[in-house]
Amino acid sequence: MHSTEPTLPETPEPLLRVNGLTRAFGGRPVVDDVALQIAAGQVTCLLGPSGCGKSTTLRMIAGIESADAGQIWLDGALVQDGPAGLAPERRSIGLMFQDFALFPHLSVAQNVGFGLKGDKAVVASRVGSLLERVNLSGYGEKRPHQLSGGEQQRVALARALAPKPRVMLMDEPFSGLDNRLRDGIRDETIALLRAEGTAVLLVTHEPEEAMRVGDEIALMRAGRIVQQGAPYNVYNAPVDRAAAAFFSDINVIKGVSRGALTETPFGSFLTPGHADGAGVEIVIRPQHLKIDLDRGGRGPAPTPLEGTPARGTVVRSRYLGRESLVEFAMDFEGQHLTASVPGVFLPKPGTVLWLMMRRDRCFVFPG
Ligand SMILES: Nc1ncnc2c1ncn2[C@@H]1O[C@H](COP(=O)(O)OP(=O)(O)OP(=O)(O)O)[C@@H](O)[C@H]1O
Repeated sequence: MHSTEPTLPETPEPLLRVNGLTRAFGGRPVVDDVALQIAAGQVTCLLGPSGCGKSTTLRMIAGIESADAGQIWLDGALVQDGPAGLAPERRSIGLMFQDFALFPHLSVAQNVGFGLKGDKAVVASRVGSLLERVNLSGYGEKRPHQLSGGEQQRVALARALAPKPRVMLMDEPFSGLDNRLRDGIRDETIALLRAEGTAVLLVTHEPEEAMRVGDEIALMRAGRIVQQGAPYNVYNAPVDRAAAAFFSDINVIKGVSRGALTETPFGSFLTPGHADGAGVEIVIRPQHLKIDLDRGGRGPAPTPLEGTPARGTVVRSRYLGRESLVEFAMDFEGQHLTASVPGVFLPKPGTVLWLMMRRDRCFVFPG
C-alpha cells in the first residue's frame, strides 16, 4: 500500500447481514427486497404496522420460514441463499416471542437447559449462572405457572441465551407484560444483551418502544424497509408523510409550489425541488406548533423562524398527563390543527388564539 493512502478504520463484519430478502405468499409479496446489517452489541428495531412483514422477515432469518430470494449471513457465514438454508438449530441465533413459549411441564431450570447438551454437571452450572444473570437464582425448581409474567419473560431470556447465540431475534417480546413491568424488564433485557455483545433484531409495532431501545430503526411498510437510521434521524427527517405519521399525530397544510415557494396562511415556505404548480404538503408535529395570545384581534409579530401567525378558535382541549392537546378550527379553509403543549394548558372551547409554525420543524412532501 502507498504510504500516503489514508488508513480507514476497520469496520467489523456485522453479526447479522441480510440482502435482498424476499418472500411471497399466494403470489402476494409479503417481504420485498429487505436488507439489514447489525453489529455486535447493536440493537435494530424492525418497526411497522401490523401485517407489513416484520415477523416473516424475522422468521426467515431464524430459518423457520424459507425465503424465495436473498441471502442471510450470521457471524460471517452464509446461512440462507435463496430457498436453500441451514436448519434453525444450526444457526447461532436466540429467539424470543411475545408468549414466552415456555414448556409448562418442565421446571424453570429444565426450560433454561433445554437446548444444552453435554455433561450434566456442566449444564447445571451453566443454568445456575444464567438464572443468576437474569436475577432468578433459587427459582430453578419452580414451574412456569408459578411465576409472574415478568419472571417468565426472564426465564425465556435465560433459555434464549443458554447456547450463547451471537444474534438474538425478538418478536414483540415485551408486549405480553403489563405496562408497569414492561419498561424495567425491557431495559434490563436489552442492557444484558448489549453487555454480552449480542446483535439484536427486535420486531415491534410501537414507535415508542423502537425509539427507546433501538440504536437503529428500520421502518417497514408493505414488505419493504422504507427508511433506516438512528431514532433521532428517522423521527426528525421522515422520508414521507406516512413515515412522519407513524411516530405521532401530524398536521398537514396543503399548498401549491410556485417558483420554489409555497404560500400558506402561515406565510411562504421554501419548497425547492417541487415543480411549478405541483401540490405540496407541509407537515408539522403538534409539539412544534406554537400557541400565542390574541391581542385585540391581532397576533404576535411575524419572525423569520416562526413565520406569520394564523388565527384559530379552540374546539377541544385535553390533558394527557405530560402534555395537553389543543384542537383548533382555523380561520382559513376550514382547516383543523392540533397543538400540544407540555404540562397543563386547557383553554376553553371558543377561545381565540394564534398559531405559529416552527420553520425548522416542518417537513415538505409532494402533495
Ligand atoms: N404462512 C403464511 N401463509 C400466508 N400468508 C401469510 C403467512 N404468514 C404470513 N402471512 C401474511 O403475510 C403478511 C405479513 O405477515 P407478518 O406476520 O410478517 O406481518 P407483521 O408485520 O409481523 O404483522 P404483525 O405485527 O401483525 O405480526 C400478512 O398479511 C400475513 O397474513
